[in-house]
Amino acid sequence: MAIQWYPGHMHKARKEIEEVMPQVDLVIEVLDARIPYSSENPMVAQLRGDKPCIKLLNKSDLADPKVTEQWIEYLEREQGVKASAITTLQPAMVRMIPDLCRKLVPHRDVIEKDIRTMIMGIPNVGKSTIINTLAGRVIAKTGNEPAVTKTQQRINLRNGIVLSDTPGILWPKVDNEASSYRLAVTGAIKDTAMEYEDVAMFAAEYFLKAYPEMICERYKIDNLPNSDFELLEEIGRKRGALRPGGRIDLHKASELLLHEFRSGKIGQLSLETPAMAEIEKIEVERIMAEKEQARLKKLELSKLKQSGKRHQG
Ligand SMILES: Nc1nc2c(ncn2[C@@H]2O[C@H](COP(=O)(O)OP(=O)(O)OP(=O)(O)O)[C@@H](O)[C@H]2O)c(=O)[nH]1
Repeated sequence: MAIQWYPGHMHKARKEIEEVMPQVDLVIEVLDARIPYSSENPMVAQLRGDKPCIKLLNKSDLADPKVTEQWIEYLEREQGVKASAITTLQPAMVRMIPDLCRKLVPHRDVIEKDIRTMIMGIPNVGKSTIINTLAGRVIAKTGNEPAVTKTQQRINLRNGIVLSDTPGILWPKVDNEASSYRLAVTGAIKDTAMEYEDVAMFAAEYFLKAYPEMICERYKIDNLPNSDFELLEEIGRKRGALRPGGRIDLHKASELLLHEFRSGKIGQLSLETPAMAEIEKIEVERIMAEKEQARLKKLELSKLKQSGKRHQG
């Protein structure tokens, strides 16, 4: 069952993290390597202060390796964190995480105290799978549906690392429409939250632009379609997703594209680059500033009205 994030949930999650943060030496934020910007929660940067942080770009088996490299370089440069690409399909990669932690918090190692870490991330990025792999046993439930990690227990990994028992689930990005779409394309936002065909169109448009050859190869298309709609039609035709009367079943074609992307059948594709994120961040800031201006104006107007009434009275 997916969590619906309401302001109340966000406030509660924030408070819980604020409470445990003083007992944490190191923060691990798990991101989806295909969408490192859209799957990150800006609150992590606010709450961790100057505590060391590792950003794990998980599911790197599904992401474009070249773009993942760009992201690692960008995150380390811009955010002063340690960034690392992993995939839980290779447990040996996950078992390197304690070594990374020890490098970032050497003083705890010297005084032979456990390094206290908190693993955080939005739903479905792979937190539970990472925790279970580190612990060597099933502690957290995993699943394809977002939000199955309800609570984490305090977990002693017996290799000098202790995981905090705070629920590490954070809400997905809410301030950027493109991010919402990308989250839906990866499956981090439940399918029913948005129009399925719209989500597939968004993916189709990006794939046509960023990965035309891979798309044409997968769906055996000779001439590159001109639009997202045409691509979905072509996929429907090639895969026999037809309605009675021979019309293309767009819903089925959408399902095909999204499922095959999520399972890596099309190949290793990323949905955003650092350059795209930079542009979108500026746009988000502009919109936020506009909203703040409008709010202040409204406040001023209502104050003027109030004082007018008082004068009349
Ligand atoms: N391809 C691939 N799939 C992964 C990887 N890591 C996790 N998954 C899959 O992603 C899905 C979600 O993983 P979870 O570990 O349940 O994610 P979570 O972050 O704990 O999710 P919530 O409980 O919703 O917060 C599962 O189907 C996992 O098998 C990975 O590195 N590569």
